[in-house]
Amino acid sequence: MSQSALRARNLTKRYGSLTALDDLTLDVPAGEVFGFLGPNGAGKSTTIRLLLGLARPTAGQAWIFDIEAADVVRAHRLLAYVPADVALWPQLTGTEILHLQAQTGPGTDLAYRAELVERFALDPSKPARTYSTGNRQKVALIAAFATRAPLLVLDEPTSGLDPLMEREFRTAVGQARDRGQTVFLSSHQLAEVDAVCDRVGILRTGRLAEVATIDRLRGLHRSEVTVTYTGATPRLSAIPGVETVEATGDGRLRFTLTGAPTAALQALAAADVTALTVREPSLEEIFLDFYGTESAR
Ligand SMILES: Nc1ncnc2c1ncn2[C@@H]1O[C@H](COP(=O)(O)OP(=O)(O)OP(=O)(O)O)[C@@H](O)[C@H]1O
Repeated sequence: MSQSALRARNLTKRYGSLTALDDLTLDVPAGEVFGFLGPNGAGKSTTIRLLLGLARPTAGQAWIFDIEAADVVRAHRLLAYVPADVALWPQLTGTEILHLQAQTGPGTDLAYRAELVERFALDPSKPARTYSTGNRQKVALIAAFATRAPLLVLDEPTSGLDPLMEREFRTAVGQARDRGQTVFLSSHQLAEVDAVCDRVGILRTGRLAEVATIDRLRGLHRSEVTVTYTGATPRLSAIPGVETVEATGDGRLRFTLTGAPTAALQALAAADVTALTVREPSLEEIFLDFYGTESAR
């Protein structure tokens, strides 16, 4: 069994009568890029603070590799963390901050860091007080990606980045994975999670609703199939996984399909099908399926 980079057992956090995180049990194996998805207020930042030992759980426990999260000094030698709201020393320049962070962190690849400064188009000569939200985020991300920490924990890492920089971010996550680093990132951006993660956990009002690979998540949900045919109408109503069959015009019908398509394909093979399209649900639609239209809290 592979080692867990992050482990939570029955992790719970209450603020008064509000349960911000409810009984989270989760394993993120070393080397995985894990996306932690949920709308505002779902409890993502709370979870990260507990995993990093920055807040005390009401119940349960967490580990970074084999070190208890509460043992902050030892656990933090194994990780680099980028918070959702990056605060920097205002008087120091980007270069000075990167230098400081490299000295306090678990070891930095200086050549790669210089490459990241170029790729993220950061001007490191300016004092941090002049940096926009996005530039502050870039400094923190460059510092994190350039470390050789085996675990990177990134809280809403691209919220301040423009699309070009998001692309660089995705490349950097891929390179971290290639080096064997584990990445745990929280997001409410579906496209980001879709593009970079191996697995995703969906958090809803403090509870883990689902953990799955991106492919499985799509597989759990309905595809929309449109069929064009000549001759007799394909008989689909009793086929497992087929729902809401509707005729959409002369010789055309549409239905939704859940699970394996074998039975539906066999039924269609018996008809004279001239065209077939299958539309997979977007991650957005899958997400909405989980949350419905109600707000997070
Ligand atoms: N220190 C605190 N005291 C009281 N309530 C808190 C505290 N921190 C968080 N909460 C509450 O816990 C819930 C979860 O908040 P959290 O910040 O973890 O959500 P999130 O998923 O990270 O949201 P966002 O995407 O907006 O950052 C929210 O209802 C929030 O108001």
